Amino acid sequence: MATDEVVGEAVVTCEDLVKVFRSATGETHALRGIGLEVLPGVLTVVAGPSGSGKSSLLTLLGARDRPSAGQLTVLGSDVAAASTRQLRTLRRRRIGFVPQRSSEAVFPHVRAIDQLRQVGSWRGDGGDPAGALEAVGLGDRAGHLPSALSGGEQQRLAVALALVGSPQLVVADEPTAELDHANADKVMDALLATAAAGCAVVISSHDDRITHRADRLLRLRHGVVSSETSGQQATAAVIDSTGRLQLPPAVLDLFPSRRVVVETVGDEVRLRRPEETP
Ligand SMILES: Nc1ncnc2c1ncn2[C@@H]1O[C@H](COP(=O)(O)OP(=O)(O)OP(=O)(O)O)[C@@H](O)[C@H]1O
Repeated sequence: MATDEVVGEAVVTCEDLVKVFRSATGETHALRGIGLEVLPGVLTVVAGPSGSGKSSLLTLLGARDRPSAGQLTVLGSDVAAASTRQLRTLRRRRIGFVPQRSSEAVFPHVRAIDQLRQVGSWRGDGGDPAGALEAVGLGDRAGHLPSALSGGEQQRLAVALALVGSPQLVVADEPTAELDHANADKVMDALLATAAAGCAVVISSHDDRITHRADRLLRLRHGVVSSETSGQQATAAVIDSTGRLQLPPAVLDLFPSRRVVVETVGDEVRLRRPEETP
């Protein structure tokens, strides 16, 4: 899609979204205050180093987990307040989700085409199961059980299951991780076509070949969105609701004392190292 086009109301909104995992060994603050909107007709890629919070964020956006704090609204439902049954219905009818371990998304004892028919029927009109398989290059695997598919083929089946039956939101955690270039391109084509048809699509990826095809690219670092790039616009650093800004690593290196003087000069804001006191 062209990002300059007018897009509709946000499908997901989050404000000050926090996710803390607690275990016997302590707490991990996976997400530390995320604010964003996910728009229909747009393919958003979430990138960032390992452990930056991508899977934690996508799991929340797909209404598969509840936030520890903050506001999360997915397709009109407040995820913190909704009942388990409401969230299950929301996911089944309106959200396509590809988990990081994509084999978890496929039904092990059901032929590929039959699982697509089943999931399509949950979403309403049944969609086009054969077309969904074709779109990910599995047209000749319709009668196969998942056990007869390779890891990459199972990943493509998981993508087809997420796309079939016109969901309003598709969330896919590294959906090309197990694919070669040609098949990764095919899966990206299918995801972009789904976004162009009006769906909100959010995927995570480490892969530059994927990130450069995004309509919108969000970079996560240490559990916050550090920068955002949309269409032809220059990459913008993101200031969160408390006024925090993450400097890019190369700029951060200019401030070894981790102290900075912020000056406003006309329209410009300048950062400089504090003067050494003798
Ligand atoms: N269920 C969990 N219990 C405890 N800690 C968790 C859990 N899930 C994630 N974490 C921690 O939260 C942080 C963010 O993890 P997350 O999986 O969201 O990162 P990621 O960016 O998706 O990483 P990767 O690219 O390696 O998949 C990490 O420090 C991780 O160890």
